[in-house]
Amino acid sequence: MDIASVIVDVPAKQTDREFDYRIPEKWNQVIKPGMRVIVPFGPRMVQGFVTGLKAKSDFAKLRFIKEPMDLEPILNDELLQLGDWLTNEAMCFKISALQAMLPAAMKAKYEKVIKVVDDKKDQLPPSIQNLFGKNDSLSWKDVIEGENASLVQKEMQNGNLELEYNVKNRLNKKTVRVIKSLLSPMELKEMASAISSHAKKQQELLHYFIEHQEPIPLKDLLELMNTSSGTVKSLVSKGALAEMDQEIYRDPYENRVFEKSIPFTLTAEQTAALKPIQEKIHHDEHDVFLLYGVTGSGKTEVYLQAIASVIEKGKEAIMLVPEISLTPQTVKRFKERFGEQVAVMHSGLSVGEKYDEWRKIHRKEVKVVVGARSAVFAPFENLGLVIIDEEHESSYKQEETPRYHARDVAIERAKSYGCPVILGSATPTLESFARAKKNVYKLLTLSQRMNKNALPAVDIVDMREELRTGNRSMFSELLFTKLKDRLDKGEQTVLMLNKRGHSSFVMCRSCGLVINCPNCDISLTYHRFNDIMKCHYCGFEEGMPSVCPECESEHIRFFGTGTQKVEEELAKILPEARVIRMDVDTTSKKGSHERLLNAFGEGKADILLGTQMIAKGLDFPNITLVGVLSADTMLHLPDFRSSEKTFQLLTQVSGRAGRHQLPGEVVIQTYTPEHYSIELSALQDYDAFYEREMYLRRQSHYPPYYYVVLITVSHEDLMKTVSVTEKITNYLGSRLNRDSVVLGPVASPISRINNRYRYQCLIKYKREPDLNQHLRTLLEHYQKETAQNHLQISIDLNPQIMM
Ligand SMILES: Nc1ncnc2c1ncn2[C@@H]1O[C@H](COP(=O)(O)OP(=O)(O)OP(=O)(O)O)[C@@H](O)[C@H]1O
Ligand SMILES: [Zn+2]
Ligand SMILES: [Zn+2]
Repeated sequence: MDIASVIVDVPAKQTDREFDYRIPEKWNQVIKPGMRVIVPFGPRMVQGFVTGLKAKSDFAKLRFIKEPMDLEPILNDELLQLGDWLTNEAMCFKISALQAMLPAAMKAKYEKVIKVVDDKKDQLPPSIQNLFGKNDSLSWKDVIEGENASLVQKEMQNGNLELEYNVKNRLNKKTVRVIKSLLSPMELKEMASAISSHAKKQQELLHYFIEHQEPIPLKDLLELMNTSSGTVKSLVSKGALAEMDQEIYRDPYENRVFEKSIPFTLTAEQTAALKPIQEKIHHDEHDVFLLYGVTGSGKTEVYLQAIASVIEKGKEAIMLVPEISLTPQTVKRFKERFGEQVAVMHSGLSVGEKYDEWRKIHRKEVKVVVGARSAVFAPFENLGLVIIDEEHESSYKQEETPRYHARDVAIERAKSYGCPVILGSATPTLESFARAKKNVYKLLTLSQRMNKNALPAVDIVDMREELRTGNRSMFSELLFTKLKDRLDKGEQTVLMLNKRGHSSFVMCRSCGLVINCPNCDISLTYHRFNDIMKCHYCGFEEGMPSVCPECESEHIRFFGTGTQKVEEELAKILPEARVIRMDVDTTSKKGSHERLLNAFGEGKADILLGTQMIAKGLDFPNITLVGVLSADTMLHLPDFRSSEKTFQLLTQVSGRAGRHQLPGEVVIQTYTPEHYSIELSALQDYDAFYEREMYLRRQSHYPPYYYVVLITVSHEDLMKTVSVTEKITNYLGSRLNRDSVVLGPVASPISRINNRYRYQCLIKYKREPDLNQHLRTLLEHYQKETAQNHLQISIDLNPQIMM
């Protein structure tokens, strides 16, 4: 078995298969499937994943693996198989699927270097020889930026120098210098009596190690013994002690003490929900549960106790939480229950911290991982449960290659381990709820809030009416009165500004011009903080103009209600209120999210003002009022899920009020109070919403009745974009079933990004067993053009975002 099948890190059609390499003898016993290796590929060195070993190859001449990058497999057999499944499911290259399962720190970095061709050194001009000095390679970057670039180039043409690619392992394990004793206490004693009693410090050190056998960080030792490194060195040279580097973890929660929490006695509803889950855990059986529980009904406690059963069985659990509700408060609840057994993975961690958390899982030092989407790939080998909280969140779908949905990955993994999956939500997706109704998923219901209080009372305010009665402020009379009332009572308010869909744009009041990005068909967003306008799609930015570029009028301003603007207005109408603002601007610094929430939790502010990020997971007893400033901004997005998303968001944010003793109230301001998603969210009537929305979906052939695929074509040339999209539409139209729908070509909702035009084709179908094959054929057909990046074709199976 000295031949390895390797998937190389070259994401392209031609290389999307296994290549055979010979294993050098010295690594014959070392290299195993699931390890990364460095292999020669064409003229360069690339990273690859060993997927299997074999004794024979169909190819006569094989190249050798250069070296292993790992000493033990980083992907277990199950994950390797999952890679095959993912490749197919997300229609991506195998290498992209494998890499998606690993933390960013493990992605290879390639470095171009220049080397002297064997024994050609003498042929090089002296200036170049000097450049090399004692090194046998030069960094390509240094050379092309230096003065000798053309000289080097000439020698490359002469065949005296060559270009090579090195794979750099980016892993930076953090280490600390430690001192340990090499001798037994007996031997140390002997040595102590042998050395001069005048060497007092050395004596003390020896005595320390007679008492303590475990290694101690050098720094701590010097401090403790009040001695110098010289003393330590002399004992090292005598062979009594050794210096070494010990690996340590960067622990983002290192300075935090978590008080142990004990499980609550469950309510009858909670017990009834937990029981069938525990049965599956107990019998090692796969099943999918939909835990449908209103906000504040104690879903998290059910998760915690299910996880406890899994740990008791000696198995492991994955707990997925959407990125924006992966708040310190959430993490705390798991750390308090399971302490050191919990690893946490979310985007707020540095690359190094994420890698360290990943290693804790890989080395089986933890039993539970709490994390955002990618934690579904946690390298556990004895998985006993996967939980997806807020299963309706669209962030569970990755919007770049590989375009996977964490729910599908979770179910796939759970099947191979024979363990249950819990999907939890107060507002499940229509897809999941429909499956639960058909008993594909087992429905578990928590219908009551923990405090037995009614859900908060909701008032809908028609903002058109407000305008008619002369109120031009962004706060309705009702919301203002209630805000003032809470302020007087010393209770807290959450104010949400639903920003998705529109933001502050710059418009000329004289001619109506809206300033757009020069590269994209989308308006620039005004950032008051540094007085600039920014494009959120391509990053373009420019200063705010003082006159209109079109008509030179001075009446050019920004419009829309950004959180900053709301904050200013609050300061005017309620100057005594203390406000904490949470949005991308105030939370971009590491740890700021947590600091703001803590401050609010400690009562340091009366109002928490923010975007979507405050809608979820908050559980503070003193919040008795929730205000939604603009409920409908999402309703008008060109997306068949816009009603569903509006309903979910309004229900979630309303659920923040009155979760403990004090009753809660909600005020929703809207320009379309008659829309069913707003009316029904005010009544907190998920079932009615479900019926209504299902009816519409059936009418318009959308999920869950039909599956949807979105193909987006982009190119710098408009005609080309349209014609390719048209060909694709025709091709599929002629091959798919008659009851499938192929729509297109139409311009994408954002019809140009970064100077590339965008057109789309939408497929709706019920059953198309050969669809993936047709799509692959299409991609192959355009493969030459897409490889050069002139043409981009993205295929999104079950898209969550229709832009
Ligand atoms: N069995 C129980 N006995 C007493 N208190 C409980 C029990 N279960 C949960 N709680 C408490 O009730 C509150 C609400 O529970 P929890 O946060 O788990 O609800 P949830 O359904 O996960 O909420 P949401 O989805 O709205 O975030 C919490 O403060 C929790 O500590
Ligand atoms: Zn103008
Ligand atoms: Zn742009």
